[in-house]
Amino acid sequence: MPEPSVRFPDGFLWGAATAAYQIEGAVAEDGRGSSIWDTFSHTPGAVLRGDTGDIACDHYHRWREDLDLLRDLGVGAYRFSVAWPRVIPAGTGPVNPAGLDFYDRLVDGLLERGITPMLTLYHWDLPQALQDTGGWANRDTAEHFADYASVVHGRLGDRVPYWLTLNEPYCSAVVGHLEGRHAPGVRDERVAVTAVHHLLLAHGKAVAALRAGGATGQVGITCNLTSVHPASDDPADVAAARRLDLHENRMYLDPLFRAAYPEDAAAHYAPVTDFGFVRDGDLQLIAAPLDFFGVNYYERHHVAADPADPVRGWRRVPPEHPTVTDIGIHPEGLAEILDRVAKEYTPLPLVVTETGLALHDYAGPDGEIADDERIAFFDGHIRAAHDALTRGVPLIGFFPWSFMDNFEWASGYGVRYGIYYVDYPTQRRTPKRSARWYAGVIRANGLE
Ligand SMILES: OC[C@@H]1[C@@H](O)[C@H](O)[C@@H](O)c2nc(CNc3ccccc3)cn21
Repeated sequence: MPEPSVRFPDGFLWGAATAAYQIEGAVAEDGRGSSIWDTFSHTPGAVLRGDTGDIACDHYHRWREDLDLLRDLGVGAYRFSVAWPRVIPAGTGPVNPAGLDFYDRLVDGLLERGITPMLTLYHWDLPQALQDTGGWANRDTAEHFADYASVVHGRLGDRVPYWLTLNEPYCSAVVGHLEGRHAPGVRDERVAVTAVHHLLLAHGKAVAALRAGGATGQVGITCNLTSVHPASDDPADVAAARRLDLHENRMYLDPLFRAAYPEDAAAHYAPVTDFGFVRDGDLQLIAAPLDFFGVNYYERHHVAADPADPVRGWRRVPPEHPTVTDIGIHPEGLAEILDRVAKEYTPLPLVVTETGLALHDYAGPDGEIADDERIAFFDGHIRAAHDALTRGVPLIGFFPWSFMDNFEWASGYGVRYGIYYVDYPTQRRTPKRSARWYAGVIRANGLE
């Protein structure tokens, strides 16, 4: 095999990623409790076409077959999430043994196939019973999350080397509590900023709980970060871009790695909150030392001042060539945010825990799903990741989103991110052209 022109270090972690509510189905099986996404997806008008995760990819029953597909891909690692309501159905209180048993079998199945587990404790599926007592607006939820983390670690900590506390606190807090496009469908900026803090506090408490539980594995968190650029050098556009960077990036990076909210946060959010929800010691807990940091990258924004709200608002300039999810494709943005995190925030090892492209995939007359756009997307983003690596960024892994087509939140099954195609009526999995291409990247440990 010729040496690849873009070669990654030996031991680089090539993975694939999913999340519980998006693939498992079996939402009422073996003692699983309800989550806010069960409630939200069953709310008329909340999800495209009324799609739900009730069945999804039926992974709960097909996990052995799916692990075989991961083995066929040749991935070194698999990023999955544990459904909190499957393990502790009411979010706090009694543990559901059958829920833990499922993940126990899954982890053993990965290890038997030589695949390293990377476990996300929370990928948005908060137990509904906790939402009923305020959810992330209630500080108690942070404590319940730490208790849940201890339970999962107690069962799987001896075999899972990589632990991510949260997937994208921004999405849980802002998309779920300000924009209302995600569960629990709240539209209240004060609640959203409070949720930001309680999610970060939950992360900090969970890190402490994992350490107290003797965690020998690597503990981290995943944030979705965006590259943000002013649409022009007009001071109003530059200021708007800085506000969006605060809102999407620095509200998470600063607490996590500097133990403080950004200096411009108080003024920006002053109309809705005085940050009275922050208590002594919270920020030190949130900034607990980690072992690695996960970066999800999808978007590069060009930002202009919003004439309707020039003081606090911003306007995202639409991309010239929008994808089916109306975002642009900017692999250089991945290198930019990796450089930024490494240079401005932390020397920790970094993992690209998600990046991917939504398409309306279909099989051609020959039966092949020729997702060449997705191949080009990953080629560009892997090259960008390698650029960052050659500049000294301690990148240790890359996980395409997603292993298989799945329930894409408010878009339901309307778009596809997988490198495996899922025919939902039959649940048949078919490797797309990108799966075969990615298997080659893994074998070569790089790109031609
Ligand atoms: O939307 C694609 C994936 C999604 O399937 C994953 O579960 C989630 O971790 C994920 N995060 C982003 C990036 N951030 C985002 C921003 C606004 C709405 C939804 C996602 C994309 N994705």
